[in-house]
Amino acid sequence: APGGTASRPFAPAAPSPGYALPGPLGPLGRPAGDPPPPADRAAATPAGHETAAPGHGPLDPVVRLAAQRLLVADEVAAAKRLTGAPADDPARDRAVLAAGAGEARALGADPAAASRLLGDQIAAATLVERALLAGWAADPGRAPAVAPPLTTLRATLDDLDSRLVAAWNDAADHRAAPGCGAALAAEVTSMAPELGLDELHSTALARALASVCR
Ligand SMILES: C=C(O[C@@H]1C=C(C(=O)O)C=C[C@H]1O)C(=O)O
Repeated sequence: APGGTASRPFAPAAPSPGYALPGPLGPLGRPAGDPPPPADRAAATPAGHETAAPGHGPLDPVVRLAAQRLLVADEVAAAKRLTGAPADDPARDRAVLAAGAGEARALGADPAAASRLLGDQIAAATLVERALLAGWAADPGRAPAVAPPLTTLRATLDDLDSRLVAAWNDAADHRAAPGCGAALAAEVTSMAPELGLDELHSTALARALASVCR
């Protein structure tokens, strides 16, 4: 995995070789047949005003938005499978990093740190995309037959990114606190069952959060 997660306190313990691939995807990238997501899972909230769900701590919005981004990556992979586009798109990467830096600047936050945060989201998303695309190539019967257009999915990612940078900035004090790593680990542990994250997505979520604590 790019960057590695082994030294992080919230990295999943001893990932097995290879990732468990989910089955055919439902509308939100969930295996078909799974129960529908909680109604509030993808609820839109205004940028910059994420609030922690009951029972969750101040890093909850950061972890939740990073996880939601990874669920969109399932649909990105499906769209790319249908068009033959590769997982990696360096031009789009640059646009995402520049947008994140711009959002941070507008908030008076460190643009370079925001770019690291977004770079980690990209690394995590491509981890998911590559694993899904490889699984579907090996077993085409499991590949999704439909996906939203990539432009639509990128607009969703843009929205999540601006909310993520705002939530990350709101949590600046908590990100600098000594207990940050443990708090982040606790959020990941509670988020995985809540959002139905499998091993691949839990591993990717840990990768996405690599630079959050400072
Ligand atoms: C999500 C995509 O796939 C990859 C991941 C990206 C991201 O996480 O923002 C951006 C470009 C690609 O390298 C995409 O192409 O939009």
